[in-house]
Amino acid sequence: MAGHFRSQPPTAAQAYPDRPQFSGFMKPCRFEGELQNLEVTTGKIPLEIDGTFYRVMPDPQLPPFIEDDVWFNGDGNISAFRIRSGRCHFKQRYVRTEKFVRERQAQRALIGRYRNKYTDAVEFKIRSTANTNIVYFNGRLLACKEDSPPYAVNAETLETIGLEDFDGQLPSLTFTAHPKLDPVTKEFICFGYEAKGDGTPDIYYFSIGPDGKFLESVWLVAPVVAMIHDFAVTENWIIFPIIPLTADVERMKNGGEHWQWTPDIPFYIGVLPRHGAKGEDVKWFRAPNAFAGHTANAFEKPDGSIVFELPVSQDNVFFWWPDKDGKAPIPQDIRNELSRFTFDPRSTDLDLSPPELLLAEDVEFPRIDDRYLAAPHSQVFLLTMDPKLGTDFAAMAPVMGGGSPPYNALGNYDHRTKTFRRYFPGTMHLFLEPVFIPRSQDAAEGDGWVLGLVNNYSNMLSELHIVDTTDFEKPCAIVSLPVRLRPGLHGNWVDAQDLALAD
Ligand SMILES: C=Cc1ccc(O)c(OC)c1
Ligand SMILES: [Fe+2]
Repeated sequence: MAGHFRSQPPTAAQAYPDRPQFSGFMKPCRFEGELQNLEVTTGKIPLEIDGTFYRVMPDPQLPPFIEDDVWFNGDGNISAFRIRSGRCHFKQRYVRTEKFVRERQAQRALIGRYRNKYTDAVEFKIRSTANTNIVYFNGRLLACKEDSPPYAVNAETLETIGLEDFDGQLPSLTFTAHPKLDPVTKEFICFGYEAKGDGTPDIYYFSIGPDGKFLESVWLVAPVVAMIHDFAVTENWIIFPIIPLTADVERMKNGGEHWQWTPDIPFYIGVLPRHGAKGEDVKWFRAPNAFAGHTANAFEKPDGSIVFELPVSQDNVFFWWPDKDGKAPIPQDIRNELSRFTFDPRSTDLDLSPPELLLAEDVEFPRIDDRYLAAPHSQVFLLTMDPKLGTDFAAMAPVMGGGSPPYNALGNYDHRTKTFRRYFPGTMHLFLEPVFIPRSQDAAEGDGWVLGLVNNYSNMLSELHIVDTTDFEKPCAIVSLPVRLRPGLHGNWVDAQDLALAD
């Protein structure tokens, strides 16, 4: 029952709280519209690039009534950068979620705390903010938030089509923000966790064929009710890493947080056969407690063992959800390192050693050449933070805001040569999640361009930086926007040949 702690919003605020997550570059953007022919201020956009970069940011359209509302609770606002013939055109539009539509009508926030329906001012059917990832599948964009099914969005106009239930085939209440498209089988591989509602340990794993029909469909049970933000896929296995942030419905009913950092449980890694599995087939391996959110990739070695690659932190990366004693790390102290678990999925010994460290850098948002998903990859593109690169943090501090982790360069690690390259965009610039664009369909792995949004803290505007992977240390083109885009989470490149757009 919603409403135990139903908050009565007072006269709605018309300004955002004076908090880091609503200040400086983190001040909500809230702009919707269209800009043709963005300025190309450095270099030239390669003529071969033809497609659209989609990204989404949490961007609260109205001030929350939860005073210290977390950054992750803002309304999903989608940006689309259409690149063609050396030019870049821009569109931005909010997803019309139930929350967005009802709050716009009421002209005030109605939703309460992040993933806590007991704090809402009204009862919602769907609480999604659609703010975490924007993924293209079968001619539509899916705007994802892991607490709900996705919203379908028109890839050309960014108009919201509606809640996506895959023609009534989706039995789960939730859907991950990190579904994967198998480049070989073209299967869309998905899951939902807390899939029977808040506080339930149920996971639903499924895959969808290119014809839209569900193929795999498995219900399984997690050993703890905790966050499963991303996952990984190999040819024969599905891998579920459980972040040790646990949920407790009683705490939620008392008006508290959905999540609490739990340092005394293992970092569970679930392994389920990818094809024809039953729920009981899942094995929960246990690694030492750690925070591992985003995966780079996974694949099988010839001997059948699984290689699972991802950034791993010893600390709670989501510092705004402390442990039971209220303890949380200082944001600047949090460090993620690119790591690899290698283990035998058929083993009966479920205890895993700490992972192998690959790169002594502080990294996040790993991306591979998506043509190598589930296969042995050698190229990883990611964001890095190294204060020694010369970022002018003193000058940026007054306008930084808080919440979104700062990364000051784009990196490329080559597993084959064990070499690391870096592109540093400038002393007043921070990088957001990159995407990789292959030079052509049959280009070698990692040959092409890496594109990402860069926020410029000297003019408080956003830019798109494009780097050619054959000349990684400098920009191939910089596209400058006349607006400031708030830091967001995820985006994807959709090539024109896959995109059914009217031109
Ligand atoms: C980066 C992770 C992440 C995890 C859960 C979320 O709800 C989210 O919202 C923007 C982001
Ligand atoms: Fe994510």
